[in-house]
Amino acid sequence: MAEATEIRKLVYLVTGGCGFLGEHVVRMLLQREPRLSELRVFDLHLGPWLEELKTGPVRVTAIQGDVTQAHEVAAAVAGAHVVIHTAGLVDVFGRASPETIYEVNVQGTKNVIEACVQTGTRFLVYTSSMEVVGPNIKGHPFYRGNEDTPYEAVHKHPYPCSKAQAEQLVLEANGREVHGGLPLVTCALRPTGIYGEGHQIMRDFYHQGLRLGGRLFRAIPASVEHGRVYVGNVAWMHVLVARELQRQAALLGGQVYFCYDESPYKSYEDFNMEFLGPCGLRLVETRLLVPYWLLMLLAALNALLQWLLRPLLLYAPLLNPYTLAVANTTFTVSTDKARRHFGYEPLFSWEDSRSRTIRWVRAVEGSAP
Ligand SMILES: NC(=O)c1ccc[n+]([C@@H]2O[C@H](COP(=O)([O-])OP(=O)(O)OC[C@H]3O[C@@H](n4cnc5c(N)ncnc54)[C@H](O)[C@@H]3O)[C@@H](O)[C@H]2O)c1
Ligand SMILES: CC(C)CCC[C@@H](C)[C@H]1CC[C@H]2[C@@H]3[C@H](O)C=C4C[C@@H](O)CC[C@]4(C)[C@H]3CC[C@]12C
Repeated sequence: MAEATEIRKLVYLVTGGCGFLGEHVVRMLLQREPRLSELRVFDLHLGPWLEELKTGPVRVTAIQGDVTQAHEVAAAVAGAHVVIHTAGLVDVFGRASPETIYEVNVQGTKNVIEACVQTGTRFLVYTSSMEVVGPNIKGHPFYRGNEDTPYEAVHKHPYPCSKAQAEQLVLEANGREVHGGLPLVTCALRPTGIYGEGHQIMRDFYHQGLRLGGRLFRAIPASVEHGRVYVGNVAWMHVLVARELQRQAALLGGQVYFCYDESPYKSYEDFNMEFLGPCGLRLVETRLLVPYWLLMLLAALNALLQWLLRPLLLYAPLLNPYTLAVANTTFTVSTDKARRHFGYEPLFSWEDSRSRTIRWVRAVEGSAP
């Protein structure tokens, strides 16, 4: 017992800790970080599930707050040893304005960095995204690329632009002197498309399939490959890199790492069918019926409708020119940098990730869309 209290001395803060990824990071920290004494969960919207975590040996502190408010962030960061900054506005559908996306993703990240500097917090892990690299607006494929693969990263959409700016801020902050005189140590993780329990877009596709009588219609050629990664492995990589950042600051500080695991490379739709298929949906081949030019036209029409209707209502369908371009561009990652630098191995095999996700989709069945 005395040993346990001696070991438990670290305070972690997870921003966005009630989001899809954030919840998995929070739960993973509680399971796999034995040195944790307090876990602060900071989010705009707190989940009721946090209550059940408050009975364990780690003090779980729920903080309702906004990353765009510097004083709220500073108050939450003060006294934390490590910050895992996953909070972000993930919007490629035009639900939020570009200004709001920048405010949350860029200004929010600036606030987190400044809070670390002011309060003396030394270790910062940032959840970036593959989108800081690509796919670019030219639709160039990124095939089995790694962190050093040259790629023309040209963005126009506010989400990837904001993630790229925020990532750069985090990496540039590495080495800055924090309150107390020691250097800040930062790194960024770049997940590809995350899937698993709690994945809203998977839930949307599932309900859409149910509404269409158990069918989904193929829109993208099966030859376009996407890299996807299981949320449990992304969470595990955050826990591990946060730990190793403290042990190997010189090696990990200022570095970026793609998040990867053993999930197979497949088209976005074929990959989703790995879970939706066993839940009773089937993918109907419609390539001859829906040619790509027609999809582009529909996507452009959706964008026009979104703009026209904006004063009256929010029209934000899944299909728009940006999501079509991303869905239609091969982007796959093949790297071992995280393994070499901090001994990362996926915690969940593909079979395990798949069956956990299927179990979750089955539980979603019947729940309201
Ligand atoms: N989902 C993916 O496929 C994916 C892939 C790569 C990277 N990412 C990154 O991972 C992170 C988490 O994404 P997610 O998919 O879990 O999204 P999510 O929307 O489920 O979670 C984001 C969380 O941040 C919180 N948040 C938003 N604005 C906030 C604010 N102003 N102040 C405080 N909290 C705020 C939200 O309430 C939410 O709980 C994001 O930074 C995202 O860019 C996600
Ligand atoms: C043509 C349409 C019918 C299909 C639409 C699918 C589309 C909504 C999907 C395809 C690819 C998805 C993105 C990809 O998995 C990676 C990321 C990175 C992450 O940081 C945020 C989410 C995002 C952009 C996914 C969003 C949904 C996309 C575009």
